[in-house]
Amino acid sequence: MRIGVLALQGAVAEHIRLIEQAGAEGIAVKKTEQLDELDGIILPGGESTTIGKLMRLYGFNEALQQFSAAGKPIFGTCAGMILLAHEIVSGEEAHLDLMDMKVARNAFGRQRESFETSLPIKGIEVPVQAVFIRAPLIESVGPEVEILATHEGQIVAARQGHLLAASFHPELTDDCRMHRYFLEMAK
Ligand SMILES: NC(=O)CC[C@H](N)C(=O)O
Repeated sequence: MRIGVLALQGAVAEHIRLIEQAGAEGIAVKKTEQLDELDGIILPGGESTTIGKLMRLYGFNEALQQFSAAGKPIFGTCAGMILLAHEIVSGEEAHLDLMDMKVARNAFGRQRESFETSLPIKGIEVPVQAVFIRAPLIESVGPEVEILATHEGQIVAARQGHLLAASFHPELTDDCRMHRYFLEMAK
């Protein structure tokens, strides 16, 4: 199985490492043509405005929308989750507009810019160690979206069919279970 990581900006190498640990081939994706050879793609954390601009510039918006329309799975982590969302609370324009959820950027405030916590996730047996860095939150979800995890009552992971979103950075640990979960979606 071949899983891409959108490599325009952000935590690319870390995701590739965990994809390989989970048993698939990880590929850094810089050109839309590469999407044809993939079984799924991860949109990494970074800065969503920067990644969004580069996505538009290199034609990734349409290409990823087609990728999704073909039923191929997409996993957005942190900034990547913002890119998937239908709506951004600040009123910024949506990017890929694929997942029926409303997200708030930098939602934990300055006091808690980054933190780690043990997080129970639906579909994964033992809680994962979740690293949050200037993380977004999912404020609300549509009827097709399943909530997979909450932290202090706030939604931090969700799934809509072949689309997966997480506020945190599973690639910054040595635990590849979130990646394995995503690989199962790509089978
Ligand atoms: N670690 C991250 O990906 C942070 C996301 C970033 N704060 C944004 O709004 O795009």
